[in-house]
Amino acid sequence: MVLAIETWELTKRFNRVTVVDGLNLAVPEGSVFGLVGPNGAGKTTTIKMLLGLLQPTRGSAWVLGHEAKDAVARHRIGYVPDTQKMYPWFRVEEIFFLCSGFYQNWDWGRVKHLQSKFNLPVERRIRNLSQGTTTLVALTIALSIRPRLLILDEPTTGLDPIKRRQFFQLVLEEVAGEGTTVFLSTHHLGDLERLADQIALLDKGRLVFCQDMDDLKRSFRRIQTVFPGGLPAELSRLPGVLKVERAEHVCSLIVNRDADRILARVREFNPAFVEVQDLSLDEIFYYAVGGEHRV
Ligand SMILES: Nc1ncnc2c1ncn2[C@@H]1O[C@H](COP(=O)(O)OP(=O)(O)OP(=O)(O)O)[C@@H](O)[C@H]1O
Repeated sequence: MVLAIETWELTKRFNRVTVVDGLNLAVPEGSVFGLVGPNGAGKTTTIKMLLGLLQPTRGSAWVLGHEAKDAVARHRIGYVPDTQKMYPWFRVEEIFFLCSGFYQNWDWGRVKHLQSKFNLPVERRIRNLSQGTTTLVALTIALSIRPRLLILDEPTTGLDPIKRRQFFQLVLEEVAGEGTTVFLSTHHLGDLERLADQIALLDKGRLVFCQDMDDLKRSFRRIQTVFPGGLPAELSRLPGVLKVERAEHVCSLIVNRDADRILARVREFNPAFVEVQDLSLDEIFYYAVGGEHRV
């Protein structure tokens, strides 16, 4: 398997505070990889190290076969940050012209296609654009270099739902048509659920899990039960039970592995009712980050 991104014990400290802590990631080429985590988890810091914009305190990152600190791979990486920094007095078409000089693979055909698709006002100045339109200008630039790797850091901030859908549709077309690898950090987990092949969850700089989306959704389950005499204490202590929630007479076991084994054990206690439910990515995120606090 060819990897677009590989990190070994990637670590960053700011003023003795560790914000990314021994991160090991392997992102297959041509995949859509989602990086999620609470505010301040270290996602942007990780992305900046992948781009060579920050040097790791320890460990290393390899991107498209080169160490991230080498500039070699950068002309094949499209990057859309969460906040756009463009010369505000430039017109959109001037920004495109400026960027075209920096990249060997700049594709004017692609620029034209995207500017009409997004309805970009090419003669307007950046300072007069809405936040969403500025983001679309950044995406147009990122795709017009024909990237092998597209790194998107919370890219849809400020986009309305239609533009957001268009944005991700385009990203998917990009992956399907060009084999581009997409590394996406977002708080919109519903979008990620539809798009990502793999998900990594960071919390306080540490990797909580890194899994295929399908495996992840198979391992996290809610087992709803009703026991007339209350939940047998043993069940809440089974390995794999992350959390127990109670609502009236219904007791839910949130499990993060071995759902079938736990379900079989539940049945041995003859519940009046038992049902297994899938969890959304939003719920998985919630329980994985806060799940250590059992109720
Ligand atoms: N240059 C810096 N100097 C000192 N601390 C920093 C610096 N950059 C980031 N941090 C700190 O590192 C931690 C991780 O920040 P980071 O921006 O990587 O988080 P994030 O997961 O992207 O958060 P969010 O979801 O809110 O964007 C935060 O506590 C932040 O304050």
